[in-house]
Amino acid sequence: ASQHRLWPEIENVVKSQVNMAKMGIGECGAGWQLFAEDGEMKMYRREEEVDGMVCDPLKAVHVVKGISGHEVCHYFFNPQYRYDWESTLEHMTVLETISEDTLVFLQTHKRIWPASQREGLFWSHIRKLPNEKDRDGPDIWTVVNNSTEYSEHPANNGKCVRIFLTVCLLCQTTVDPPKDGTTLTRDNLSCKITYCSVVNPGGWAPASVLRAVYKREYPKFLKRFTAYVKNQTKNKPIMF
Ligand SMILES: CCCCCc1ccc(-c2ccc(S(=O)(=O)CCO)cc2)cc1/C=C\c1ccccn1
Repeated sequence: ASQHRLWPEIENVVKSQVNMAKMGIGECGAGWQLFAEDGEMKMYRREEEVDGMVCDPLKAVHVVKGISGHEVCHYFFNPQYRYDWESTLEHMTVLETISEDTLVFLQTHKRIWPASQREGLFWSHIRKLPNEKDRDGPDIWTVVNNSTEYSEHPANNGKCVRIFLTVCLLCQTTVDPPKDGTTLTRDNLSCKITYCSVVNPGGWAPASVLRAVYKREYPKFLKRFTAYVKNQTKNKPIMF
């Protein structure tokens, strides 16, 4: 994959997105407002407009017990699970398999009244990163999704408005070994999930509609996805 035309962009975007995701909310600059909270999950957004369109950056942090970062990224990256957890997905195809860790997706999301239907075309890359804080600790895992152009699928030539997105899912696993030295179980496992996204809706949509969609859909999305991973992994050996 290192010779693919997208490789330089993938390298750059992954590095910058991972660095941003690692920063705490306080270090990410001013203006972040907590807009949703549910147990361990906290969701922040910053109100930003580009050419009059809402492009609010979003950052969610969540801690989920009983799953590993590799498992979270595995179920997020692999297309065969997506219809199970992505409730707003209408259609998804893999346009290109650049390598086993890099795919190009074309997906349409269900229309949300009164806006027109949206579609996204993006590369998706999964990567394991060394744990800088604790060399012997579990690795960090990440999936980065970033919009890209495809000559065979020009934007806005059909009924759907093409959105532009950058998404980073960064997962840090914590193992709390059992005191009595018995074998590790999922009870000794937890995963800190950071989900960052910037979505440009493409065509104009009322700011009030967009912010209402995000406020309703993002908490649902992260809760549904993490519950799905817990359910899929509960009776399986841990994937580190
Ligand atoms: C008027 C509505 C405009 C917004 C439509 C929209 C844009 C983007 C996206 C979206 C959300 C998550 C990703 S991902 O994390 O990369 C995973 C792969 O699917 C990619 C795209 C969705 C949706 C539509 C609804 C919506 C909005 C948030 C959360 C969930 N659904």
